[in-house]
Amino acid sequence: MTAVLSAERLTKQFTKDDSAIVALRDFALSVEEGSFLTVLGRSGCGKSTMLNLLAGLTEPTEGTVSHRGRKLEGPDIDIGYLTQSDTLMPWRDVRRNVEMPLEIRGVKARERRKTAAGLLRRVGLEGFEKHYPRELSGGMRRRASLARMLAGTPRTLLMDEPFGALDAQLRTELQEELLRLWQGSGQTVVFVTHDIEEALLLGDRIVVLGGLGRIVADERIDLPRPRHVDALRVDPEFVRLHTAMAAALKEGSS
Ligand SMILES: Nc1ncnc2c1ncn2[C@@H]1O[C@H](COP(=O)(O)OP(=O)(O)OP(=O)(O)O)[C@@H](O)[C@H]1O
Repeated sequence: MTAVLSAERLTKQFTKDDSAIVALRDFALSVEEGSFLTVLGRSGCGKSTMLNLLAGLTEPTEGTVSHRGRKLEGPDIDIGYLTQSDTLMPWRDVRRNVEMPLEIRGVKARERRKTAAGLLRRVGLEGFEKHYPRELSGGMRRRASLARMLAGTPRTLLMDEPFGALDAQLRTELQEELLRLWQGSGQTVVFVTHDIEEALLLGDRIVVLGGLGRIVADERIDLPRPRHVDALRVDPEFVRLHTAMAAALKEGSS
């Protein structure tokens, strides 16, 4: 296995009103190149803290993160991060937000426009190119952020509950679109979710976090692709994994 992203002995401690809050303790993870890893965990177990560290956005109190064999010292253009909070630039319209990573890479205007138009179509935002973020719904802003992250074609994608706020139909469409874009791309994905079904539908490995980022389950998902929810729900392997992950989540929170 070639690990593209790895965390060793990661601890993150915050200080609030003179008291220490440990969000993650002695966390270790190794993510295989080209794989789709889903991370499941209850609210507050340290998932966003973990992603912030893997993205190089925050510094660990102890331990190291390595990306493509190099110690991560800060944000890296090869790591795309879709955070839970809205990071679209309010003064740029949707198209220019999506074009931003291409601008940073020095891509010519015509090429940028073409790539942005294609991605906006894929996330269902065709016709909204000239809208500003304040003129979009929360779900639309989420999709614009997704298109912007994909525009940069980062080799590693970190996603923090990207589809949580979307309606069920849109969620299914975007899950399928994400898989289409990922398959054959060679990109590595770390996808955080609360939803067991979503984790099993998307990933080829699932990790369940308990309190302080303790790994309580780590399993391969060997379900054939393409996966369809209706067929999966009656698949014995899916049912087994679903039951095991639900038990792991319960164990992790006790
Ligand atoms: N900047 C901060 N300062 C103080 N405490 C923090 C900070 N960021 C996170 N924490 C604490 O660390 C713990 C883990 O938070 P984190 O956001 O990583 O959880 P999470 O699993 O992503 O939760 P959710 O699923 O609700 O987003 C929580 O107890 C939280 O209060």
